[in-house]
Amino acid sequence: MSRVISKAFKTLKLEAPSSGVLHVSLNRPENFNAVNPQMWLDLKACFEQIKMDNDVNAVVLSGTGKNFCAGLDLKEGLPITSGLEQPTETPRDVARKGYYNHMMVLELQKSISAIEECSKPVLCAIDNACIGAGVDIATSCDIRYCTKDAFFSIKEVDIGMAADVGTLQRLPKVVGNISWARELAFTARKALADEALQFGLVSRIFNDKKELLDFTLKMAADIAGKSPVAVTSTKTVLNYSRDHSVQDGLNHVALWNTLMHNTNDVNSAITAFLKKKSPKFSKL
Ligand SMILES: CC/C=C\C=C\CC(=O)SCCNC(=O)CCNC(=O)[C@H](O)C(C)(C)COP(=O)(O)OP(=O)(O)OC[C@H]1O[C@@H](n2cnc3c(N)ncnc32)[C@H](O)[C@@H]1OP(=O)(O)O
Repeated sequence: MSRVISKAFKTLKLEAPSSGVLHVSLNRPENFNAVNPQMWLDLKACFEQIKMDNDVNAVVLSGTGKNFCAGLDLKEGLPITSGLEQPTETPRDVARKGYYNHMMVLELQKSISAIEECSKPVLCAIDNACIGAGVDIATSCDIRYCTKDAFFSIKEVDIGMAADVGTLQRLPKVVGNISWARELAFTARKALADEALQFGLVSRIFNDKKELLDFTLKMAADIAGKSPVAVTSTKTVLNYSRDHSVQDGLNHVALWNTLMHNTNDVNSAITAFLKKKSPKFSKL
């Protein structure tokens, strides 16, 4: 299926539906794809591997079963990531306990940020519940589509905490409407699909999951057929520009393209255009 992604993940299902496309599904349907400790680890490893896999040019991320993601697994409790277990010797003071809690949250943030930092576009297909950590995951993706029965809830305040692995940082930038983003974050109320579309959290709504996945996979295939140099460069430049001034962004793309303009893909694309043919690009 792919050059780099060789191992199976316990909580993720991987499929290669068409050339250059990898379909990653959160795969704990019996638990509504709640994020348990294993899924935190799997998400990070999977998206770090995709970044290095030149068989993959675009990724679709969805959930198996009836919901996209019910958030943190409330039965398995707060995640303990490998190597970050609290030492058990006693007595341990507040600073020592706090140190490990701090490190744990930073580790969990990496699992979500791996999606954003994966250099291939990630298209998120959301159906039904997208709650808590599900919103963290969705907002770290490049494109979001959903079914008409989808709903979004930044549920963390209802379990007594501030969301801390990405939603509060990314959602306001995704939607632009800071007042709406803060309203959702303070109230944990459900935003239904129409409202998510209205405020720009998703860019399209579909009648059912089949329509959603058919369209998302087609869009991913379209992206995967383009120059991988152009597509990964575009994601890199968009991500950088989101977090910097216009001038810094312009300087960054000028420097980036000093190297990337040397690609054969520009010649291939222009030659194909002039010959009225479809361009063919080699792998990244
Ligand atoms: C450092 C920390 C990093 C990240 C932190 C993230 C925080 C969060 O993610 S906060 C959000 C946590 N999630 C929730 O609050 C969602 C809770 N679930 C629901 O609201 C609902 O269950 C539902 C997903 C909307 C589905 O509703 P419904 O179809 O009516 O099913 P239920 O009868 O409510 O549930 C069936 C069954 O599933 C269990 N379950 C649901 N969600 C979770 C979950 N997140 N974790 C574990 N288990 C879950 C629920 O308890 C039921 O189990 P039974 O054993 O059958 O009672």
